[in-house]
Order: sequence, then C-alpha cells, then structure tokens
Amino acid sequence: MALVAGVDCSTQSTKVLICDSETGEVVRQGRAPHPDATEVDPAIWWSALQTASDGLLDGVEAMAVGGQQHGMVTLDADGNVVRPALLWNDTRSAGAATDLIDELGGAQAWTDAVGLVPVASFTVTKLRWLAAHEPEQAKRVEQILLPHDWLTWKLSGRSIAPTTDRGDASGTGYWSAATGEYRLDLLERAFGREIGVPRVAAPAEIVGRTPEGIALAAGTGDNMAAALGLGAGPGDVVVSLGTSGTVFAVAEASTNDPSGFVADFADATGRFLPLVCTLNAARVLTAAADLLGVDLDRLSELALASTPGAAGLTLLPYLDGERTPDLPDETGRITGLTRANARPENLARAAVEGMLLGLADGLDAVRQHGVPVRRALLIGGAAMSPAVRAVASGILGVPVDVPAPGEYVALGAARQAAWALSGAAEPPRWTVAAEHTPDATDDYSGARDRYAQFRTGVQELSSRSNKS
Ligand SMILES: Nc1ncnc2c1ncn2[C@@H]1O[C@H](COP(=O)(O)OP(=O)(O)O)[C@@H](O)[C@H]1O
Ligand SMILES: O=C(CO)[C@@H](O)[C@H](O)COP(=O)(O)O
Repeated sequence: MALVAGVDCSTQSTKVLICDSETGEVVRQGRAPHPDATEVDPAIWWSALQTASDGLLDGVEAMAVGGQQHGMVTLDADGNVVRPALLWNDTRSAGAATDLIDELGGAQAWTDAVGLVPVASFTVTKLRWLAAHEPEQAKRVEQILLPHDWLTWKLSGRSIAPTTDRGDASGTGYWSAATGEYRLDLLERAFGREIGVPRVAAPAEIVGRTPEGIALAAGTGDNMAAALGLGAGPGDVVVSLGTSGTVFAVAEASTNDPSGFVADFADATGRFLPLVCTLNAARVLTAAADLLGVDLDRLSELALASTPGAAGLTLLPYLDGERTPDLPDETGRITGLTRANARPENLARAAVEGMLLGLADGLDAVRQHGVPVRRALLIGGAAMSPAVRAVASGILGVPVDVPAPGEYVALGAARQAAWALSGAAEPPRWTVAAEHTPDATDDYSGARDRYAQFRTGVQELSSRSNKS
C-alpha cells in the first residue's frame, strides 16, 4: 500500500491527512491552529505544518497542499517574505478594487479578461494596495505567490522554481481560467511594474521532491481541493461552511458574470469551478454563541427550539464586512425584533438561517449560470451543527447530503498526490460516504423574501453613502 499526504492550510488551521493511495482510507491525521488575523506571517503556516505533520510522514510517497485562496505572499530577490501575507478575508484593499474596475473600463472588462470582478479578496487588489500604501516594502517585491504555492516551494527545500496550479491561479485576478493564460498586463497595472509569477503546473504533475524524497504534486486552492476530495460530479453543488461560506460546482465550461457574484475559477482536474464566496459563515455561529453565552452545541439546541423564519427575526450576517454582495465596510444587522420574539432561541435560529440565506442566493446564482443542481453537499466545520443540517435543505431549496465528517480539502490534496504518483490519466477512484439530511418540509419563502428586502435596503444605503 502506498501512502500519500494531503495538507489543508485553511484560514483557521492546518490539517494533514495520511491516506492509502488506492482507497483513500485515512490512516492517520494531525492539525495545528492558526492565529485569528487577516494578515499572517507565512512562517506561521510553515510551523503549523511542521506541528500538524509531526511523526506522520514516515513511508509517505507523495504529498500535495490545498490552501486558502488569494492570500498575497510577497518574496524579495533572495526568496524571503517581504511582509505578512494579506489573507482572502482582509478587506483593506476594497478601494483598490474599485479603482481597478474603473481603470479597466468596468466589471464586464474584468470578467472578459480574467472571469472575475475585483473585490478586496482577490490578490490583484492586494498588490495595488501594497504599491499605494507601503511603497518601500513594494520596492523589495520580486515575486508573488499564493499560500499553497509558497508551502509547496518550502516543502521542496526551495529547490524548484515556484509553481502554482490552474485552480489557485484563477483566483488571482491576473490569470484567466477561460484562456489558461496569465494577464501580466493586469498585474503590472495593479502593482506598477513587472514581478515574477509561479509557473502553472499541470493537474497531475509532480513538481519536485522534498529533501526526504517525497514527491510533491502541484497542490491547489482549498475549494478546488474539496471538489476533488468529494469527487463532486454533475448535479453536485458543494456548500462549504468554514470561515468562508462557498457554493461551487465542477463545470465543463467557463462562466462570465459581470455582476461579480459568480467567479470563473478553474478546478484541479482541467475543468472549471464557478464559485460564490461569502466572508461570513462558521464564525457567525461562534459569534452568536458568544453573544448568548452558550457553546455551539447549545446554540444548535436553541436554534432547533425556534421555528422556520426565527419568529420574524432576520440577521444579515456581515460581521466581518461582506464580499458577496460587495459590502466590505458593512456590519451585521438584525431586523424584526419585537418584545414577543426577543428570545435566545430566535436569535440562535436567525444566526443559522442568516448564514445559510446568503448561500441560498449563491446557489441560485450558480444555477442561473447553467450549473445543474441535483443536490447540495454540505461540508466545513459548521456542517457539524445539527441545526444547520436540519434547516439546510429548506433554505437552500434542494436535497442536502452531508458527507461523513472529514477534512475534504486535505483529502482532495491527498487524492491529487495519489493521482500524480500513479501517472494515470484520471484521479484514483475514492468513494465518500454521505448521509442524506431530511428533505425540506418547511417553507422558507417568507424568510428568503425578508432577507432579500433587508439586503437590498442595506445595499441601497451603502451605494448612497458611497456617492455622497
Ligand atoms: N459543531 C459545530 N457547530 C458549529 N460550528 C462548528 C462546529 N464544529 C466546528 N465548527 C466551526 O467550524 C469552523 C472551522 O471550520 P473549517 O471548515 O475548518 O474552517 P476553515 O477551513 O476556514 O479553517 C470554526 O469556526 C468552528 O467554530
Ligand atoms: O476566498 C475564498 C474563496 O474564493 C475562501 O474560500 C478561501 O479559500 C478560504 O477558505 P476557508 O479557509 O474559509 O475554507
């Protein structure tokens, strides 16, 4: 039995799975936490990877890294990190995003060029922010990498020229999934001069070896890795409830959405991954639990004690600002509070529903872009919540399956490593067991309407204050 390792360097932690390369069975695993910050020294990820993989890599023949997307890792001429990486959920480059959209002639020009409309999450806007706000640091930058690119390069003992893959490259804003090519003119427009970018490796390529001789596969972005780990096929839409909330599917064709809702990402197999991402998912529940002075289990019990629609309470869960819709400076808001419904169980329910209602809009948007939706696969930390599982099908409006609890990003990275090791044309067949959640019987149309009205009102307020 050959062993392969998959790494997930996600927002809140690093996870490592060691798997049987033929079956995907997880034989051992580790994890280590990351700090709660929106800028992180990549050395912290490296140290978390050492801790999470400590004692696990004996006998491993190949490994790959799945990483949080979009993070800006800047290197100087000696390959040293210039400044802490700005993460996907850092909103300081929102103004840079607006400027870049205007300069290129609008949202359509961006989706035609690279399949996405700049928002603060995307790397291209972070480069503009760096050039404008930290010119001395910017002068030292010679190369831009993403978190998984940097970790793969570090794992090689810095012995290879840095690489990336289609999936992660498609979230930069200077690589197009539709054409499979860099748009270095856009990078230069953002940063003011040319800098180095990593080579885009093929999906099943071995890009190098660790000093111990473990083969390194290309790695990919965390959402692309999750799609591979789940073996998502036609009709499957993945709804991931981690720090971010994401809705995505593997597609045969690229998308072009100038509204900016659906990003035209690439997947890890040579296909596409239309994706909607919100900044606020699992941490909405932790914040609600803190507010109520309870733990996550009790929050779930409280939410289940309420009724669909949370007795009229609606939460817009923009606690960390929001990306979809593009409201980086917004905050969370609650409406519909009365003396009669002001109860802990309704607040808990509004938190669960608010988190899912934004993703229901995302699912509709993905469907409108031609993605068939037969079922949603619910993954990520907050998919462990019984309340989330109970209400998801009703709110999303589709059957919902919850794969057996697991780390699907790390599993997908391990599957990519097994694929690269095998030299086969397709990834190995690994099966994933999933539990079907109760089909929807409750009607959430009223809750969805109230949420849409509340959101539209907040968007109008925001656009008026931006104009004044
Ligand atoms: N039973 C649960 N109910 C609700 N949230 C949970 C539960 N278990 C874990 N979480 C949340 O899941 C999140 C971590 O999920 P994960 O998918 O690993 O995030 P990320 O990939 O962004 O680091 C944490 O915010 C944690 O509080
Ligand atoms: O920005 C995106 C996708 O575009 C996020 O999905 C990040 O990739 C971080 O993922 P998690 O750590 O929340 O899983």
